[in-house]
Amino acid sequence: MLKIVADENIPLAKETFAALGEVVLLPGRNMQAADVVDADLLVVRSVTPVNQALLAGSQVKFVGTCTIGTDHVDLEYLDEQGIGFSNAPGCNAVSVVEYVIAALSHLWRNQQFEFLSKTVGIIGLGMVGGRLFNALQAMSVEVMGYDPLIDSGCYTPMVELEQVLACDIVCIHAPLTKTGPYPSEHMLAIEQLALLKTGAVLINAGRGGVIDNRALLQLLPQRQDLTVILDVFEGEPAIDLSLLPLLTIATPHIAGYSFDGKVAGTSMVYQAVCQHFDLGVADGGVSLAAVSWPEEQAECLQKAALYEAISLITRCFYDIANDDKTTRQSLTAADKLGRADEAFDQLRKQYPVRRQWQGLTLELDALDEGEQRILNAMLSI
Ligand SMILES: NC(=O)c1ccc[n+]([C@@H]2O[C@H](COP(=O)([O-])OP(=O)(O)OC[C@H]3O[C@@H](n4cnc5c(N)ncnc54)[C@H](O)[C@@H]3O)[C@@H](O)[C@H]2O)c1
Ligand SMILES: O=C(O)[C@H](O)[C@H](O)COP(=O)(O)O
Repeated sequence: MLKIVADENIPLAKETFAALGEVVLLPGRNMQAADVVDADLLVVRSVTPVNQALLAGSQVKFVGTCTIGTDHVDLEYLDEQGIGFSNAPGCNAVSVVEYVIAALSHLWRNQQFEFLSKTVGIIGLGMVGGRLFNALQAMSVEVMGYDPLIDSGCYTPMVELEQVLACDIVCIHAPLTKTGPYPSEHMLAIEQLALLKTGAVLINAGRGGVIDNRALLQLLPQRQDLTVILDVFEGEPAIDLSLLPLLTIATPHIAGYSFDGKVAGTSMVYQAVCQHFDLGVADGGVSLAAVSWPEEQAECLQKAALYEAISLITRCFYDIANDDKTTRQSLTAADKLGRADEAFDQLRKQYPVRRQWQGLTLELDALDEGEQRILNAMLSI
C-alpha cells in the first residue's frame, strides 16, 4: 500500500487513488516538506512548487501533476534523485481552445468583431496551440504559427515571431521556460508588444510570464486600440491588479478548467502511476456523460445565423463574461482588505462545473453548407 499526498483541489483524487493506498488531501499552495516526508507518491496541481526544498529527505518515489504545464516542477532535480514523474499532456487542451473561441465570440457580441475573417497568429503549436491551429483552419480562418522547437512542416504556414505579432489576433500557448535555445519568459517584452497592429487582439492562455506584465501595463494606456484578454498573469496569485481596468477580459487562470479537462488530468496521472509502480491496474478512468443541447433553447438556435449560433453555443456551455465579471468583482473587493491573492485562489478553488461542448452535434436550418461546415469544425475541436 502506498501513502499518497494529493492537492485537495484535484477532482476525484480520493476516489481514484484510494485503490493504491492511503490518500491524504492537503491545500496545494502551502504544501511543506513535513507534509510529504513519508509519502510514496505526491500528486499536485500547478500551485505547488516541487523542488529540493519540498522533497529532500522524503521517500517520495513518484510525482504526478494533473496539469499540462510543468514549470512548477524542478524536473532536473527529480531526474537526479531518480524520482519518477508524469504530467497530464493535453488533458485540458480542448478546454483552452474552447476558452479562446468563447473569448472571440464574446468580442463579436460586444464589439461586432468578425473574428472568422481575421488573421490569427499562434505562439506555441503543441497540444493546445496545434489544436487551436487545426480548429481555426477548419473554420476557414487564416492562421499562422510560430514555434521554433518543432518541425516547420507540422503546420502550414509556420512563420517568424514578428509575422505572428502582425496578425489581427495573437494567441499565446507556449509554456513558461527560462532556459534552452528559445526561453519563453518575457518573449513578449515592450519591443514585441509594440509590434502589435492597430486594433489587434492579444490573448494569453499559456503562462503569465510569457508576457512582461510591467511592459503591458506601460503600453496599454497609450494603446487603447488593443484588446487584451488574460487568463494568466505574472506572480499568481498576487497579480498586479492595476492591469484589470486595461483588460477587455480577465479570468483567474481557468481556461483549462472544464470539468472534463480536470478529470482527464486526474485519470492520466493515475494511469502513469500504475505504469510506474507496475501495478497493472490502469482502470482509473472516469467517463463523463456526453453533453447535449438543452431542448428549451433548440428553436432559437435553429433560426440563428452563423455568428449568433456560435455565440449561443459558447454562452450556453461557457459564458466567459461571467468569469470576467466575477473575477473583477471578487479581486477588487478583496483588494480593499489586502486579500486579493487569497481571492484569486478562491475563485479557482470554487470554480463551477463547466462542461466542454466538444462532441455536440447540431444541424442548423438557417446555415448554408459552408457555414454548417464551420460550425461542425467548432463543435469537434
Ligand atoms: N490557462 C490555462 O488554464 C492553461 C491550460 C493548459 C495549458 N496551459 C499552458 O499552456 C502551455 C501549452 O500547453 P500545450 O499542451 O500546448 O503544451 P505542449 O508542451 O504540448 O506545447 C507547447 C509548445 O510550445 C512550444 N514552445 C516552447 N517554447 C516556445 C517559444 N519560445 N516560442 C514558441 N513556441 C514555444 C513547444 O515547442 C511546444 O510545441 C502549457 O505549458 C501550460 O503552461 C495553460
Ligand atoms: O497547465 C495546466 O494544465 C493548466 O494551467 C491548469 O489548468 C492549471 O490549473 P491548476 O493546476 O493551477 O489548478
